Amino acid sequence: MIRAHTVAAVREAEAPRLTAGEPLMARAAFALATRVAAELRERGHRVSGSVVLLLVGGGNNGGDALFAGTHLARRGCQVHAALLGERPPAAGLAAARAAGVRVHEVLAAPDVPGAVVALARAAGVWVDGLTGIGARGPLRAPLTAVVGALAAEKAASPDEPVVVAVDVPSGIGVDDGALPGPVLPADVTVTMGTAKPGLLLPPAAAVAGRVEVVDLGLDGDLAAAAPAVCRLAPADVADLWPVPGPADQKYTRGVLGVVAGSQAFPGAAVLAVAGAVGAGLGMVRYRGPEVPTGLVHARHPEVVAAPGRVQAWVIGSGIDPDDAARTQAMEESLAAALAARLPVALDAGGLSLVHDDGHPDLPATVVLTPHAGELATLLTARGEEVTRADVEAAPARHARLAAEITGATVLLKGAATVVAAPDGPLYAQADATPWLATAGAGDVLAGVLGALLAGYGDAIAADEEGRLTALPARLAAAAALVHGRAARRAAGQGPDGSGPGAPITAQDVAAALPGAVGALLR
Ligand SMILES: NC(=O)C1=CN([C@@H]2O[C@H](COP(=O)(O)OP(=O)(O)OC[C@H]3O[C@@H](n4cnc5c(N)ncnc54)[C@H](O)[C@@H]3O)[C@@H](O)[C@H]2O)[C@@H](O)CC1
Ligand SMILES: Nc1ncnc2c1ncn2[C@@H]1O[C@H](COP(=O)(O)OP(=O)(O)O)[C@@H](O)[C@H]1O
Ligand SMILES: [K+]
Repeated sequence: MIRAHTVAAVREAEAPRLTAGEPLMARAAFALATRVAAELRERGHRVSGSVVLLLVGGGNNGGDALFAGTHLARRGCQVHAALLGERPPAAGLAAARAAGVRVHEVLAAPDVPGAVVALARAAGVWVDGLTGIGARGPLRAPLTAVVGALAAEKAASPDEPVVVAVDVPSGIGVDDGALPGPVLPADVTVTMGTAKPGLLLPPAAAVAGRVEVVDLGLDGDLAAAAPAVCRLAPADVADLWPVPGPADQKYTRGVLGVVAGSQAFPGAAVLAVAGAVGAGLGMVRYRGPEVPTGLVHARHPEVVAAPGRVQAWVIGSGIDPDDAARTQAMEESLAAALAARLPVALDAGGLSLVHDDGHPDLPATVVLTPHAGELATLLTARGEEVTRADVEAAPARHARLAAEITGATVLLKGAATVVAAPDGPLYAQADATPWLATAGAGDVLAGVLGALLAGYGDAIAADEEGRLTALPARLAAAAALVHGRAARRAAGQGPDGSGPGAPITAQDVAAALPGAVGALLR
């Protein structure tokens, strides 16, 4: 699992070590130089003779860059430093000069962005040391124009140069993942001590590239500070996955009640069920009208259409809230779930059940699964005027707000999926592929989540002391990981999303689920 800590937590962890004179910057800079050298080698370049440009701001982030440049110069790189802060870090500058780094006072140039771009065009690596955790708000002039010009250069030739961000890509919202102004998208971010929330949260996570965490020896101090954002890795999901044992039978593995699909949208029923059975569980009980029931049975003859005991529910995929009969079925199932303390995935039309305060204080065992547009509608219905664009600009903040207002856990779908509970860390999963942006993919996710919730349903229902309140958020993040990985598999991409892939349907994603789960457990 990757854990990200806020700027305040990092500062608190660093403070006693800096007072004690621990050479944190030296460690950071050495690791940064090592990473730059590795990037050069991985791209088939010799380290010696390569041209590296350091973009140096006025704080310690620029200091990291300068000391790393010192190491690289000693290893034979031709290192240039563009000084872009009013007061460049003195110790780093002296060390860099002594090691033969060529220093450019570009702020004195008549055309600052032009002067930096001229240096950048000659370099194979750009090291972004403009701002780190000391940044406040969007980048200010002249950095705005410099970064804008460099970003345009990089966009024109994405393979060369390699952009390595120091700690964070300068200009992102370090704690909230916002993109308040221009940034230079990185290929790799070398982050110090621990990941930062903005490296995991959308939209900023998309400009961080691969994130490499440098061990500064802060782990012990940070272990006491709760992470602000987590990202599950496949091994974490394998640990959580309900793997049946010899003593299991279908009822102990978990039975999922599915109230999805309608005469108007019968396909959603098939897809939600396909997600659940593909993820693996004891049994699905389907509750719906004739047309979707027939379709579900045609695809999944094992599904039981009779009422009976369940351990979790999926409610709402493919249901129009104006369909009175289906809305009544949704209400009845939600009420039954709440009375029995069973977990619920509330999807699509099911979200309308919480548009008013008919259920004023949901438990965190109810997981809402909106996309950005649905979350905007939900929040607006609950008195917070927001648009889809507002949600997309700050997904984590809006997911958390919805969790606080409703009491539920909120899984917000998108290119990266964010999960927020009223308390506890956020989760940010980026395991999917843009090929997954296709109709019905969300119904499959609801089914996957339902299967996981059913596996833990009895434990959650029996949890009187509230020891498992953090579990639904973790299970939701796990569902997003498996769903995303199944999509990559279906699209013919590598587990890390490598390769161009190919078009997929929601059914393809469901069909790839057993293989994706199996690969995790291996
Ligand atoms: N504190 C430590 O001991 C360590 C810090 N390290 C590095 O130090 C960094 C933090 O250093 P600092 O606290 O000096 O802060 P930064 O270097 O992140 O930023 C401060 C500088 O950026 C300028 N600045 C702030 N907001 C700006 C904006 N919106 N537009 C333009 N300029 C802006 C400030 O005027 C100042 O010159 C970390 O990100 C990391 O890279 C590492 O060396 C590890 C150890
Ligand atoms: N650009 C993207 N990259 C990766 N995954 C995406 C992207 N866009 C959407 N997704 C994922 O695709 C799924 C779409 O679900 P949803 O919007 O509910 O569609 P539907 O309602 O048609 O089922 C979600 O899991 C979402 O996270
Ligand atoms: K930076």
